[in-house]
Amino acid sequence: MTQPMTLAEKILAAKVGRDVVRPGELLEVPVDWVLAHEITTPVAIRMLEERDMDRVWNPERVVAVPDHTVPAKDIASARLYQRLKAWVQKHGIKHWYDVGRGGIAHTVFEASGLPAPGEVVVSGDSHTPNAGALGMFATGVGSTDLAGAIYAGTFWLKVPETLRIDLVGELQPGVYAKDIILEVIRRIGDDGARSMAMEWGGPGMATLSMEERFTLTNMAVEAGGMTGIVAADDVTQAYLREKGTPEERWRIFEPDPDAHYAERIEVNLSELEPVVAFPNRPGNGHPISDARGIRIDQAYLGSCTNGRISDLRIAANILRGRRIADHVRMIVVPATQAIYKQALREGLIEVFVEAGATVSYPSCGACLGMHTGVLGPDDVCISSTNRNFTGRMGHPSAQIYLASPAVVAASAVAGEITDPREFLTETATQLSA
Ligand SMILES: CC(C)[C@H](C(=O)O)[C@@H](O)C(=O)O
Ligand code: SF4
Repeated sequence: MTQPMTLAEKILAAKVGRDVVRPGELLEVPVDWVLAHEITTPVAIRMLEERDMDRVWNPERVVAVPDHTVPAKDIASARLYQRLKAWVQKHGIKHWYDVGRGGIAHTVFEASGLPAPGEVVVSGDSHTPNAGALGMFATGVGSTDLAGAIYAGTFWLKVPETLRIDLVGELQPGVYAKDIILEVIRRIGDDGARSMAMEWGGPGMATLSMEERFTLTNMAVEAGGMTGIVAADDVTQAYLREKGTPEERWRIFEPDPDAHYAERIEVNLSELEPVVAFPNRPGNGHPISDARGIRIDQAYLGSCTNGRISDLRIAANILRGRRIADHVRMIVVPATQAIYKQALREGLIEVFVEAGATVSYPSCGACLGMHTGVLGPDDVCISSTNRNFTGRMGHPSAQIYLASPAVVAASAVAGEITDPREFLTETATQLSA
């Protein structure tokens, strides 16, 4: 009999060929994927070059997606892009998603058909846990560990403790996955899951789509977590089939019922209300009623947290036939080119444009204040992104409120932070679609 393990422990044990691993143990873990973008990967590449170690352990297992400032916004970003691309060409990196064919690395990766349950992915990006929703171990690493993973196909990891989050009930119309994660971070605090795996489950999980689950695991780092993870179930398997992930690669693990958790919390989805994270911490969540009437200058819809097709649909259902308030600028950034194309086919882009929004090209956009909607002094922004730290999206005096795409769209129309449930009329069923 092996000892009971959490989901993260099971995946890691299988990866290192052991029966059991325990929190706190240091392991050299083989990776299945390295996800590379143009900000941190060039740093790792330079480290390897300087040591005469410029090799890639497996060019078929690197997914390279320039995303933060593409198309280049200045000469410095053009150089970063060039360095990534030159490396991709030199080493014959197989999965290269160039500008116009990619988008945000995490979102491209999740839908690429490449990752499978039971696998391990690392990237020099803190939102790598996004892919954990597929039942894999996904974590962000620093440039040195990234260099090591590129060179050797392994990285050193301290097995994390696990925080278990049980979902019960079902989301009510106008309430979304973003509200769940903002509520969890509000409850446990901005470092409430420090260095832990956040394992999501419970009977409510079956009611959430894959896109909703990615929103949950995406923001693990906003609670200090090392990763977020969801056991692969029927919803996951249907998604993997749709994306064409070869079934022989799936390794589906479940946490043991008597696994040891550092902490366990429950969220009742049926009782959840829209949550808004006030400046300047993702954990500064408030019920939307507290935010009512806060006048906004910008409404931003995009990012690896909430720039998916379902997010665009939710926003478009609110904006259809309406105009955004005169004093507001709304910026919509589909997370990937595939999402952009789908949104075009569905007529969503037309809805945004008719409503008076600007639709921008797939990229990280204004999420980290580098381009496509940088905030000026004292600007107030309602945003579907994941971080509202001082200066995150531009000027340090700008105020960022984090919320669901529905809140972003409803607020853009009203000109102030607004409960999307006020827009729930005859389109109630569409809103929750
Ligand atoms: C630039 C990158 C390293 C950074 C991260 O690691 O998360 C960015 O994506 C962010 O969201 O702040
Ligand atoms: S969209 Fe934002 S959070 Fe996601 S990777 Fe890009 S900058 Fe980071």
